[in-house]
Amino acid sequence: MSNAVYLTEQEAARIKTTVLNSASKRATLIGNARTPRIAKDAISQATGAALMADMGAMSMGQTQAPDNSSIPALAVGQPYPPCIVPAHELQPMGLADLRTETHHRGFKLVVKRASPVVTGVVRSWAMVQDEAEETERIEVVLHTLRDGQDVLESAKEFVVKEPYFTLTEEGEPTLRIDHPSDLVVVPKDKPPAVPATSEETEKKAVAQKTKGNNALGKNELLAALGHYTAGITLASTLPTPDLARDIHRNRSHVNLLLQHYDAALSDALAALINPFPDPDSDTNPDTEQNTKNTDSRTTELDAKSYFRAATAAYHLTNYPTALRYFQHQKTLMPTDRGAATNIARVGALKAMTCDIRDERMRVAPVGLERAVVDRAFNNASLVARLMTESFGDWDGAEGKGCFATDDGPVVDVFRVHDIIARNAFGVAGKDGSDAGGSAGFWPYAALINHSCVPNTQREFVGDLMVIRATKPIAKGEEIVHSYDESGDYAERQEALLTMWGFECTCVLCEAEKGDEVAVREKRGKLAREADELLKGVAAGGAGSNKRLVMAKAKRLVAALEETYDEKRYRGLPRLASQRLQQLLKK
Ligand SMILES: C[S@@+](CC[C@H](N)C(=O)[O-])C[C@H]1O[C@@H](n2cnc3c(N)ncnc32)[C@H](O)[C@@H]1O
Repeated sequence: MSNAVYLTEQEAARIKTTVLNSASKRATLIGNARTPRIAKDAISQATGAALMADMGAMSMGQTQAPDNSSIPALAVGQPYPPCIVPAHELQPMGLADLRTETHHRGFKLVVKRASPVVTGVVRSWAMVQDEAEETERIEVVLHTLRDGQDVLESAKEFVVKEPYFTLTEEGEPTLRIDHPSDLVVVPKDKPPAVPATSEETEKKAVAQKTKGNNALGKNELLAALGHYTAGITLASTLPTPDLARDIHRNRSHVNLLLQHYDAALSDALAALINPFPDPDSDTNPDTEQNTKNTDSRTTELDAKSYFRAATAAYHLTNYPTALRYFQHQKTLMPTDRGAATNIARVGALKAMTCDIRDERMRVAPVGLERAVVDRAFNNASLVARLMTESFGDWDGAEGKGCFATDDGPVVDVFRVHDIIARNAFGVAGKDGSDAGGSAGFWPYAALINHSCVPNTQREFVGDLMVIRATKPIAKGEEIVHSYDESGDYAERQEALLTMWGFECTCVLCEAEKGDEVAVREKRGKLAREADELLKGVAAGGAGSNKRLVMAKAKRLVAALEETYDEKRYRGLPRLASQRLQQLLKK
């Protein structure tokens, strides 16, 4: 993972002090009564702050952190589990009953937004009121967007499940939402009433389909989704299934665009006119029996549905099913190559985090955390796999095996944070360069441990990580790759400990541990010189005089070679000179 954000020691110390002081202050306030707010003042404070935030965003021309100089800071490491009780089983409470620094387990608040929303890079907040017109601040941390819209802005009314009432880092009382499933949005629209006659129903369903198509044309995805859903509700009551299938096919496309892959898959399958047998069954789908009796229009429509089903399955990392659906599409339309699947682009947003557990500062790929939480929250089938198959330090508390309630999927964001912290990789180029600071999470590759003497290396093709063997691997031998390729022993150990939480004890590290301090220092100095040279070559600057560069590389390799004890390093790689050796081979 790239870690290329630099803070001065004073800045880091200031963030750490604020985070730790704020945590200990909160601990002293547990159970204290809430101080009521004056509604008018609270609302005008939020209105002013929203105006300032909008003006700030406008003057920067964006709403995200523009560069590393304004990297946001986040406190992490005080995990608590999401609510796993459906809203209808929770007891109602009022804002007046809130206690400070308390999770109100077993209770819910029903609130209406009473102010504009103040949107920031990693949090947004607003004032809300309950039925008794009590006013309080509500803050959504990090996972502020739902379907691309700020969740607090997307509606007027919300249910806060098991409210957590705490203080902001600045010491202001607030309701705090970390887990998206703890904030239920009360929908504005009611399902359409089904008219008495089929003719009328069909007319209304067609009208919804047309409205959906128009909204889609204007890229208003949520509006399109709403119209198609209303259309399907109506069309599914008709005696013939054709119209409902058409709208399912269209809604599948919208769901793909919204990254609602579970829904896109079930829509695509519901749209099939001649469904093949289940892809996981033993029946051969590509038999004559399955392809006969289809006119060309039907074949074309089903090919489209299979393409959509395959794309959704691909994004759900269900690769064998995706392959079968792509094959069905090809059987139906042999000449249609379809469109390439979209390459997932993950936000490169990073935040400086201070982890209260070990008091360490780290740069966290919070854009990736957001994307993973979003994908799981929108695709229930992914949650259990994500939570049970990936390793993270916080593995949840009571109820950690609950991944959905009647209100929808439950995603524990603290578990996701820790999973990403231990399993994310930067998308690096072949020369080790950081490709725009983006990071990704590959669930299968995440099962592979580190070794400084690896038998594979990572490569990237679009959004695919390819693990390529670099030497013969015997059956039963562990597949390993290198998380950090730094040639400097101390630097590598520091990176492995900070980013992945372990001390490497592989054969190479054991050999390097045996080096005298002076030798390590000398090698470290030479390795830094090598890094500078390679950076210059990558940037094209130093490359202008190839003969000089090569001569310097040769000299450095020879000097580095002298720092390795031949006997102890027999058969082991010389990491500090490895990349220079590659340069010399070119
Ligand atoms: C990407 S995961 C690797 C798979 C993980 N071991 C699992 O069981 O899912 C990274 C984590 O595995 C552990 N790990 C990986 N390589 C290791 C090594 N060489 N020595 C000790 N722990 C290692 C560390 O806890 C690290 O944070």
